[in-house]
Amino acid sequence: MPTPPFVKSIATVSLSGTLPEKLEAAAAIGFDGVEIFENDLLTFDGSPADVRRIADGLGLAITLFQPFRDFEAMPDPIRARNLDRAERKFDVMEALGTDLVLVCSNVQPHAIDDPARAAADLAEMAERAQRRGLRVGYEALAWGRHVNRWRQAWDIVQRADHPALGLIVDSFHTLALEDDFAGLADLPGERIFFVQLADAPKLSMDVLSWSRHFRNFPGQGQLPVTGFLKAVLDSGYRGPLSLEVFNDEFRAAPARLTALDGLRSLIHAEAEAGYGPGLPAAPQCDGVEFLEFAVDAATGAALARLLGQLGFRHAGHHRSKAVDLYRRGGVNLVLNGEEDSAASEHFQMHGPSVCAMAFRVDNAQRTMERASALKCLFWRERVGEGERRIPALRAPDGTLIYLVNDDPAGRSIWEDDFHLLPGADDADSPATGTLSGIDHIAQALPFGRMDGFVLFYRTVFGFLPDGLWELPDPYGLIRSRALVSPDAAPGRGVRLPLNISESRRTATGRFVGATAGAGVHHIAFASPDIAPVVEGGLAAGVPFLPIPANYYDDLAVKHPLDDDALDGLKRRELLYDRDGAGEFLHAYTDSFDERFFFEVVERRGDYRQFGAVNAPVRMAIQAQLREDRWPERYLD
Ligand SMILES: O=C(O)c1ccc(O)c(O)c1
Ligand SMILES: [Mg+2]
Repeated sequence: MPTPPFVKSIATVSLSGTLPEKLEAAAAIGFDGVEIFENDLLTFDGSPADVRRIADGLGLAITLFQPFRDFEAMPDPIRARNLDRAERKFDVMEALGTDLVLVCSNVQPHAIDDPARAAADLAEMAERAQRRGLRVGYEALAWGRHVNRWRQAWDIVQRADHPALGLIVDSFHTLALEDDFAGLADLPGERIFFVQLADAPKLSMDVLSWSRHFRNFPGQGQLPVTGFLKAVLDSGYRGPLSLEVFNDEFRAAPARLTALDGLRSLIHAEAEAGYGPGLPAAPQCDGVEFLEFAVDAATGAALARLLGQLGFRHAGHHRSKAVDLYRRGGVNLVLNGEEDSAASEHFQMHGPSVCAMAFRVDNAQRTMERASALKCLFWRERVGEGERRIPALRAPDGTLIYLVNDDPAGRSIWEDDFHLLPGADDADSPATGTLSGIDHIAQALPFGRMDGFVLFYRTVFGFLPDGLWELPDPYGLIRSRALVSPDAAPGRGVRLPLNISESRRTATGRFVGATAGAGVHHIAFASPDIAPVVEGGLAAGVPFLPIPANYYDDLAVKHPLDDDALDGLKRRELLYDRDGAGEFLHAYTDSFDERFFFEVVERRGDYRQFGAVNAPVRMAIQAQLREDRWPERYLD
């Protein structure tokens, strides 16, 4: 049901920095309000009234003050003390200018297991709050001593039967216990005083540690937050939606980056739940139309040479810029050496590297509108007369993503903008093999940025995250997670494996260091028949990685391959994987200028993965080649 947008709020605990920095970041990104987490106030060198003034100046509401701990159902001398403690916090709330306090369920071992006592205590607190124009919300912590599910908290709220006492629900506590959330829809919405949202990856550990360190924003984890939110909103609740995320990486990340991810997540969650103003539909992504490399004259010539060895033809010059098109089969690669452009800026920052990707989408305009509603940044390149303006947005690392309307009948972007060279399209034959398209584009991300990239591709493009892989590099661990367009098939769709590493010495860590940030570190071409493609490449001098004999000995044991098949793999330096649905054959090149490298892959049957089992072999060989190469690089 379309509704006005909900008030969007974030708990200060979700952001890094001092309290003023947190408030400033939340406001700058566009949140309407913040939950003040008590610790942030206790460590702030100013009064609650100062906080109020800062928030006012930034146009932020203070939606809630929290948490008030271990209050209800305590034995006697403590009960009275707790009510005094509540009065002191009411003073703070008045100065902060917020009318709602969150009481989380008691975790103390000596709390009394009696819902009637809990209800009586909360009713007394609510009565005192009401005298001061304030309200109390009660939240079940998943690790509460006696109350850990929302139904128990709701039962207590009902027993207390006080208008200034309501329920607070938090998706994490409910979903972490795999508790029923559908029943939330049957509550009277006005009795829910506040809604907190958080997602999390599925991990097997105690729920308290899980909650305090690994929560993330809706859409970044694996919990059914959308279903939870829909149930809550179906109750008629119309108060704020607030993100409450305890996460070690968020505590260290720049607050504005985290806040932007948070707001994007909340806008998307609201729309996915079927509320708020809604979002234009996500695009259907048919594939990658082109990849663009930022180069200068020397690296451009070297890259063109390597592409030639890989069977690419020089297929066109740009009409007005120092930009060239290289093509093989269904793969278009653009080398951009134009000065004073987005590409040259990228080259200055990152060296020779992929500066843009172009996705074929069913509707570029609608996709741009969706991206805009999700707070993406855009880019407008200079265009010459008669040239086409291709809409472009910026990925979180600044890489451009062009959106090309998938219009087989229409005039192609290449005809509009390029002088195409004759005969460039028909070089491939069955004997040479061909490339059908770009199978996947792997990116290396700075540590701590995985969740932000997952959210970007998931919300803007509707890509689906695969499971998490942990890959051992000789110098540390790499974590990898792929985002895949929903209808990807061999030669079609978009696949984006994302890699991070804590170590600076792994392939991923070195890449992030060498290129000053995130970026594409390998590009895989799909081929319907990899054997002739690799043979042609080897004959032309492509530096395919030499695969150790031990690898093939092990392969013979793991998979039912006959001698011929095994020999065919060995001769062509091919790696191999199979799962229930199909097979995967692939070969990697050594890296170009110590930066990115290419891969050729053949998918047989319905194989959906990326040969992750072979990635450690690749990383070990690349590490070894680097060792072997250093004298020639430095002692010439
Ligand atoms: O981890 C906690 O203690 C804590 C405190 C307040 C909350 O709202 C919550 O969800 C967790
Ligand atoms: Mg909470």
